[in-house]
Amino acid sequence: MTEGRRRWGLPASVRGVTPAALPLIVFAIAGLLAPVLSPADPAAIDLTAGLLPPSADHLLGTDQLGRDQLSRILYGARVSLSVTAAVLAISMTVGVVTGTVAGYLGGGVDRVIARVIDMAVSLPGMLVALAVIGVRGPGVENLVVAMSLWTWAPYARIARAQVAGLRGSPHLDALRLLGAGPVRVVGRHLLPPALAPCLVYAGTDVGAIVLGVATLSFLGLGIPPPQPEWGQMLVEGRPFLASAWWLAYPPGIAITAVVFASNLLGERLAGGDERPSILRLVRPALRRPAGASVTPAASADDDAVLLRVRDLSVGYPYGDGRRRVVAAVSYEVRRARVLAIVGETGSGKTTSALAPFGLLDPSAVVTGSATLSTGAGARELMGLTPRERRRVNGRQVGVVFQDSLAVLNPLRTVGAHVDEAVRNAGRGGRRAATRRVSEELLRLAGLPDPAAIAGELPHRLSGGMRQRVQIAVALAGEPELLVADEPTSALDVTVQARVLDLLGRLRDELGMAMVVVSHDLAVVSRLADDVAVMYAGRIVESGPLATVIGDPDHPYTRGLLDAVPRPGAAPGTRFRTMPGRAGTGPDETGGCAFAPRCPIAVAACAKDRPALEPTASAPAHRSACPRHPGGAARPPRTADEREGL
Ligand SMILES: Nc1ncnc2c1ncn2[C@@H]1O[C@H](COP(=O)(O)OP(=O)(O)OP(=O)(O)O)[C@@H](O)[C@H]1O
Repeated sequence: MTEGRRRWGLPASVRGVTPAALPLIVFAIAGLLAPVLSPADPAAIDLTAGLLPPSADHLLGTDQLGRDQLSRILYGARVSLSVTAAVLAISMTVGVVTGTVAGYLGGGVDRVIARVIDMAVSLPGMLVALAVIGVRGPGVENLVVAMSLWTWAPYARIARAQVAGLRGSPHLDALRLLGAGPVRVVGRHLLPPALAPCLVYAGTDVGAIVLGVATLSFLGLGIPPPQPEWGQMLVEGRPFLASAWWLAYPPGIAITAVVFASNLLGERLAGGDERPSILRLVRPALRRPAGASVTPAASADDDAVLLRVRDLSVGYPYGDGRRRVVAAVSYEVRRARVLAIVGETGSGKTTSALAPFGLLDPSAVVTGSATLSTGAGARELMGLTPRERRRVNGRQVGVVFQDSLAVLNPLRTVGAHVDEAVRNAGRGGRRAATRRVSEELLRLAGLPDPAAIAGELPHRLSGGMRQRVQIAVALAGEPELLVADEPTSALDVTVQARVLDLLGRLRDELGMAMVVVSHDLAVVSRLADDVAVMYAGRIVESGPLATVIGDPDHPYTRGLLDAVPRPGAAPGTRFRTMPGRAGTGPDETGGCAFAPRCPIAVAACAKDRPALEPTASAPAHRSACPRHPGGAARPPRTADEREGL
C-alpha cells in the first residue's frame, strides 16, 4: 500500500464477529433464557414416554427416562457454559497475572514461577481435579476450583513467554520515553498482548473444560444429577448411539458448535483492535481547548542553545571489561534548528543522539553532561531518575524511531497510541476530548482523514503513514525538541522526501528544534541547518550545513559527499565509494581512526589523535583533521557538485 492510499472496509469489531461465532452467543442466550424457552421441566421423568424420537411434542425426542431432550439441552447450556465460564475466568486471571508478573520481573522471581508452572503443566489435570474433589467433596463450587487448578498453568506459561518477549522491545522503550510508568506499561501494554494468545487458547480450552466437567459429572464428582449437563448427556446417550441417535447427537453437536465458535471468537479477540482500557487515567482538564493547533514552544531567544551535550562517552560491557562506542562527543542543538548527525553504520550516531534521554540499553555506561534548556528552565539530563525522565521524555522531548512497525503496538489502533501519548503528556480529558486532540495531532502530522486513520491498526498503513503516526505521537507533549533516528531510512525516495518536508514544516511552523540521525548526507541536506559528522564513535567535523557540504574539511566528510549520487550526472557515472572498512570504535587507535582509509594521511596521523578545531572557513565550522584547515592536499569542490546536493 502506498502513502495516501488505504484499504477501507467494515470496522474491525464488526468484521470479527463472524457467523461462525454465533452458536456460542446463541447457546449463551438460550442458557440464560432456558426457564422461558424450555417446553418442559428438564428433570420431569415420564417412564411411559421413554426414548421417543423427535416429534412435534418433543422436538429433540426424549431420553430413557422420558425427559424432554430440548429442555435438557437448553438447561445443559446454562450449566455447562456457566461452569466453563467460571473455570475460564479463574484460570485465566490466575494464569495471566502470574505469567505477566514472572515475565515482567524476570530474574529469580521468574525462575521460581517458571518451575511452578512447569510442574503444574506436567501434572495430569484429571488426577489433580479428582484429588481436589476427593478432599473437598463434590459440588459445583468444588468442581470449579478443581477444574481451575487443572487449567491455569498453560495461561501462565503463554502470558509469561509473551511478556518476557516484549520486555526489551523498542515499543516499550518508546512508551517509557512517552512517560509511561510500570503500572501503565504492564496494565495497558503487557497484559493485553499477554491476554490475546490466552484468549485464542481459551477458545480451544472450552471444549476440554466442557468435557472435563462432563467426565467428572459422570463419575459422580461433578454436577450432581438430575441437573442436566451436556457432557453428562453425551455419556448417557452413548449406549443408544445406534438405536436412539437423538440422545447423543444434540449435546455432541452443541459441544462441537460451541468449541468451534469459541475458537473463532478467540482468534478475533487476539487479532482485534483497541482493547478496553484497563487503567484509564482521566485528566480533569485539557491544557488547551480541544481542536486548537499546537503552538510553538515559547522562546524569546531563537538563537539560544536548547540542548548542550558535553564530553559524552558511552561504553558497553565487553568480555571482562568494557568497550567504548562513543567518546568525547559534544554538540549543541539550537532552538528551531535541525542538527543532523551523520556517518556510516556503527559510527555512534544513534548512541550520541539517544544517550542524553536515557534511551540506550540498560547495560550502557554513560558519562558526560547534557543540559536541556526549555521554557521550563535548564536541567541536567544525565543521572535523572526514571520518574524525573518521564517529565522530560514525551513532554519536552519527542522521539521518532526508524522502525515504526516495531515501535507501534500491532494490537492497538493508531488512535489508541496517540490518545495514550496525549494523556501521558497531561493533555487528556474525557475520551472524546482526548480523541479530538489526537485527531488534531494526526492532521498536523499530515495524515488525511484523521478520524478514519485513528481507527486503523498500524500494519494497515503504509510505512510513510506510520512514520507520520509516530510524529503525531511525538508531538503530543508539544515538545521543544524532536529526536528522529533514521526517520526515513525504511521509506522509498518519494515518501522519504514528503516526510522530510513535513519535519521541515514542523520546524518552521512550530519552532521545534530537531536532532536527525542519518547515514545519508544527501537526505539530511534537505532538512538540516547544522551537521555533525561522526566516525568511529567521535565527531570528526561539524558546523552549519552549507559550510560542511560546501567546503568540507575532513577527508571522511569528502568521502561521504563523493558517495552521494548527484542529480544531473551523466547516465553510467560511477560514484566514488570510500575504500576500506568502517572504523569500529573510538579507542581503536591512538591516532586518527580514519587514517587507514584516508587518501591524504601522513605518518603523524596514525600517532596523534586530532582535536576538533575551528577551520579557516567559519568559526562554527570545526574539523578533526591534522592537515586542516583546508590544506593544499584537499581537492576543491566545484560549484556544480555543491548544488547537486
Ligand atoms: N546494546 C549494545 N551493546 C553493545 N554494543 C552496542 C549496543 N548498542 C550499540 N552498540 C554498538 O555501539 C556502536 C554504535 O552504535 P550506533 O547504533 O550508535 O551506531 P549508528 O552510527 O547509529 O549505526 P546504525 O546506523 O547502524 O544504527 C556500534 O558498534 C554498535 O555495535
